[in-house]
Amino acid sequence: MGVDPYLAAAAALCLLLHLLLRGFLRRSTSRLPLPPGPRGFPIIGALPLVGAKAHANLARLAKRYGPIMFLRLGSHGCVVASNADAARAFLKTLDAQFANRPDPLSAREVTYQRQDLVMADYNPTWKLLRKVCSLHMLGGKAFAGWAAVRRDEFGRMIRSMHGLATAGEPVVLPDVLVCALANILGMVLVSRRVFDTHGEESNKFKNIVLDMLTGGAQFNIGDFFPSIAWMDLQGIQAKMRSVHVRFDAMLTKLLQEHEASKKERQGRPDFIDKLMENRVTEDGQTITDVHIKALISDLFTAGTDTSTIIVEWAMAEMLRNPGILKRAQAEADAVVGRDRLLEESDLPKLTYLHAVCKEALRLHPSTPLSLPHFSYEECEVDGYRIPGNSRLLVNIWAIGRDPKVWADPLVFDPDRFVAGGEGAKYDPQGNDFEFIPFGAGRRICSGKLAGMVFVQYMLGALVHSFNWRLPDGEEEVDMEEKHGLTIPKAAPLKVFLTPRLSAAAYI
Ligand code: HEM
Repeated sequence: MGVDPYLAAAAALCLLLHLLLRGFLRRSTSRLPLPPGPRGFPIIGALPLVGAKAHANLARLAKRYGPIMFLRLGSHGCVVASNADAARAFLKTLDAQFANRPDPLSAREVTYQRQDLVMADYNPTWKLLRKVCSLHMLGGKAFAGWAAVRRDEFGRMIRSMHGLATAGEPVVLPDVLVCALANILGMVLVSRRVFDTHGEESNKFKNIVLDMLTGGAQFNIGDFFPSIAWMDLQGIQAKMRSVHVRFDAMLTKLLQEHEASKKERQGRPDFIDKLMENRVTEDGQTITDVHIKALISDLFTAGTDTSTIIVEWAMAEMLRNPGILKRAQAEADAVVGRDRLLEESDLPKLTYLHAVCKEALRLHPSTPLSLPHFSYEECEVDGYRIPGNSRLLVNIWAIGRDPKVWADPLVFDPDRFVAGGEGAKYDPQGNDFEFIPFGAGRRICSGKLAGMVFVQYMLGALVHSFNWRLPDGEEEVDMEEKHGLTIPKAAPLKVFLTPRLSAAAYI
């Protein structure tokens, strides 16, 4: 059959127009200037200006160069958004274009060559994993299905803290929180409490997850200078490789045991059972063993540290401001009484607690620079040219401290989120760019619903169940941040507790 000459001519014309238009658009953006930013140094660029305290240093630079800044970090171009309008421009207007992630060498192995959800590019694998997570675990309906696991594990946490309180021993808050959260995730993912059963196996698991959390948060020179990455100057890549090998072996064993114990869970499938049963999706994609391992690894790392950090900071702030603690306790007493533990179903009535949690998310967001985004294509933002292959950092920390939005931004004041306060109209779910602790756009945190409930439930149960005091001799709470991808307190919060409920409530 011959080709219709008119059709061929029309197709050729379309192609020509397309090429001309593309060339024109490219030329028109290439004439635009780059956003302002520090020139930096030869080869290393602005890396020394950014340093370890990156969120704070970038916020300082933004005061000089503006809310959209461009920096060269080693051999990478990086654009930084530091206020609500800039965040909106990238995460709303150019959301799809910047929905990719960079490919840092140090993360390749632990993410199974980016076949995971957190570090995957915006591609069919990412869509698939995001969808199954929402359907079987993190979406509203699925999340409601594991309320009993949360109740059981947070109850255990309070009882174990009660044991320490009555023995007069201190509690290292982030340790107990991470344990409870990891066990909840273990139960939901593979029907196993993975952290504090004191067995050798559990300790191994705990150490590996903690190594992943600390290793993943480190600054790796090789990620900024791919040509010398092979030297692995700080040994971070080797460390992450070793963590990966240990974690992978453990996951392989965990999944084998999970398969062998399938019959015991009949009628009560966990997340992994559901993925195994639905490996081939409607559009013909397949969920592989590697996807499953990568997802488990993602969920343990993204789902434990983040909520823990918020609760730890909220508690630290309340120890400095006893009036806020007392008000949250009085609210909990009025709603719950003193004869039982606080439950998840109480949360909608605890409006002041909700305001305290939002204030902690504003002032101490767990991932101050969110996770890095990436665009392969060149584009235009606000009259500036953003070159192709640029990273995007959104300074959530600076946005939460913008004095144009927040009155006395450095003061911890939950009342700003109570009716009449300047924050009352802002919701953290990604629509209000003045307050985006979970990010925004297509890459917004998949666990934002879970994160919000974890934070409110843990903090509510803690303030309701105990009175809090610092160890003798410590007058002030140390508010120093530890720097990395996440910002926990530099000195983990260590406290002494006194029970405040009737004895029966702790049984
Ligand atoms: C208060 C707690 C939490 C905070 C503040 C938080 C914050 C964030 C932020 C800022 C991002 C990056 C968004 C972006 O790239 O623009 C993110 C991503 C993510 N978070 Fe969370 N998170 C929390 C809890 C959780 C929980 C409980 C889970 C799961 C159990 C979770 C799973 C994830 C995943 C899978 C991603 C990657 C999403 C993607 O790349 O598409 N997070 N989170």
